[in-house]
Amino acid sequence: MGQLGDLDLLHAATVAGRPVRSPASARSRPHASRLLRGPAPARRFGVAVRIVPSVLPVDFAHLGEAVARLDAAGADRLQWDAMDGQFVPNLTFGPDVIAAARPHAGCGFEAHLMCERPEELFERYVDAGCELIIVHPESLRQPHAALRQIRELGAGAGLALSPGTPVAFAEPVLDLLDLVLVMTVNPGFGGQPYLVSMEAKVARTRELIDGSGREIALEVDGGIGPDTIAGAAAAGADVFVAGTSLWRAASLAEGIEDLRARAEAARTAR
Ligand SMILES: O=C(CO)[C@H](O)[C@H](O)COP(=O)(O)O
Repeated sequence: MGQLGDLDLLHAATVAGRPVRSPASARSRPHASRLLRGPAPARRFGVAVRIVPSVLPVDFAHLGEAVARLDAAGADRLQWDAMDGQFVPNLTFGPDVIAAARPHAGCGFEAHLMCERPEELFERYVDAGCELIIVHPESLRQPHAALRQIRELGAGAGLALSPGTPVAFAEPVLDLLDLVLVMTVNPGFGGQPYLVSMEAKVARTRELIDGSGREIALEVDGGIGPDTIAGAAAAGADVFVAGTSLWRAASLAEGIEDLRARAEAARTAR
């Protein structure tokens, strides 16, 4: 089932020229060894297309069953939207909830932290089973230190750009990033309409990443579905978070495969 794939790279790689983690420290976090498993997928355009269901729309009364279904349906990894009711006006998953769900899925987990003072929570989300931690620059007092902290915990580091946040926020920390997330809705709630105006920003982020010479994944999140994924893929995204739309598909597996096919086709054309 789904592998973290792209993020395998960071564990073979370095942070600014030095190893980010030893295999021993990976073993001390059993979930983190998922990053090391399996071959890297074929890459036609740098980072392979990844479909990452958001856990946000599932029935929380049956969380374990829901994440198992998403995993079995072909999710490349799952996204946990961690909201604290402060950074965004909604309240969702703490690390204990994610840890309880962890044994129910074999694919990777990413945490999208929409929280104030997220630095205090990184270790708890990594220990809960999240191999990738995504943070918003507005929430960080010292972005370099925070991103380094994530990588020293053995996780991948991602930076999320809200619709009003300029791409320039990613530039000074590119050497510490495994992923840039361009939000295609304002963070806080699922089921919002896709902001097509963000495609120009995705394209600018793609240029920035390509110019860096580093293999950094470019993720989009918010309103991604059959009608919108091609535009995001054509603009340069390679990782697609989908929540609401997947639960409208004939089946989760068909929904994931349909999104993957549409993204692949749009990338081939670009
Ligand atoms: O980050 C999020 C909200 O802050 C969600 O992941 C995102 O909105 C996905 O939801 P949907 O696919 O239902 O639009």
